[in-house]
Amino acid sequence: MGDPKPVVAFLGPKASYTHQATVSSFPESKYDLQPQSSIEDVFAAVQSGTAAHGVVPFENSSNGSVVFTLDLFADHNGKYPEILVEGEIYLPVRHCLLGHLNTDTNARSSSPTKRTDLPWRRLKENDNSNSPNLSGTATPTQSTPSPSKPKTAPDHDISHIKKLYSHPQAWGQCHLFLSTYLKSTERQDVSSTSKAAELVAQDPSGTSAAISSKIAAEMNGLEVLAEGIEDREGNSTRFFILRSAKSPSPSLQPSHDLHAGGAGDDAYKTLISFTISHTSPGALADSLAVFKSHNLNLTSINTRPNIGGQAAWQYIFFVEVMGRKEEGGEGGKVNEALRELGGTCRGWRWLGSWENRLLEGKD
Ligand SMILES: O=C(O)C(=O)C[C@]1(C(=O)O)C=C[C@@H](O)C=C1
Repeated sequence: MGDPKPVVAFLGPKASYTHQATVSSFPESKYDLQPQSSIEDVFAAVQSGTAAHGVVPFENSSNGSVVFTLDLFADHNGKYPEILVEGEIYLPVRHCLLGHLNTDTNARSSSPTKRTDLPWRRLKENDNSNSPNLSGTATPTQSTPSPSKPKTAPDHDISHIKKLYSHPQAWGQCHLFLSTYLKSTERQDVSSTSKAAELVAQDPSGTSAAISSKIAAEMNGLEVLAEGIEDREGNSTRFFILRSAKSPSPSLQPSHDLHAGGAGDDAYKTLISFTISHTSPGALADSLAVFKSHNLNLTSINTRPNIGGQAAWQYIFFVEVMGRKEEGGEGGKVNEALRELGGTCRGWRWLGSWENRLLEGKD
């Protein structure tokens, strides 16, 4: 018998988008993929060493940061001191409305309801402006005279849907569809989109629906009531691969030819968190200026309430810069910037350096 496969913890259950991202980087032939019930459980598994790697969602192209993940990186209670980012995965996210077909004989003409039988489909197909002309359609108001339209309509009757389940990130990605077709329907947050599909599959009333993936529909025996319900084409989510600081660091050799002339500063990314004195004018500007003075390209900044701090209304800042911290602490622009940051901020933490996956395919 060979060595046991390294464990990879991910936000489950199976068929979550995090699972799909995990499979794309950790083939099941080589890794033992273990679903967790929350993002925090993934952090805990990597911190305790029960998993060699963890995969968590970090941000979505249209709906922004996953605040649960940022709060765990903020580590307010000092539970995850060893967690580092060792990689990133970009995954296209195409949401579906999953549920059961409407079995109410008064509400449908034949079983299953055909796409062309639906009144809003007929309207949509005859209407060159692609405008769903239903009550509940994103209604013009004084502040929003031209509300945008969803890019798709339901493929089946959904008048029986009384309750929706999904991960909080998904609501914001499907705002136009939901405000048009399911405007007043009750919503319940759950830990992942695949959990939502599981709950809908178990609902004997048949009147609930989940925003989840097509794979989750197949896995849970659900009907795809509408497909591609995200607001924007190209909707995608970035996931982080986690490791423990106690585990050997990856070689950080680019796995693909990043540049014809060798790897430049944009070949790697680094995540850093820091806190500042909220009473010193310029403390934040001075901290950010450190990156500029070392010619480091700062690509994103996030803040979360510093609930572990001394007072309310104080923040922890997260920045991403292009470049990597060199092992051993000496040399390198990121190492120098971190040393200098110590003089402008209250405290900082290096949260990892990894290969920039956005460059793939741009060689
Ligand atoms: O719920 C899932 O399936 C997840 O993997 C989580 C998550 C997220 O938190 O962003 C991942 C991708 C989508 O953006 C929606 C939800």
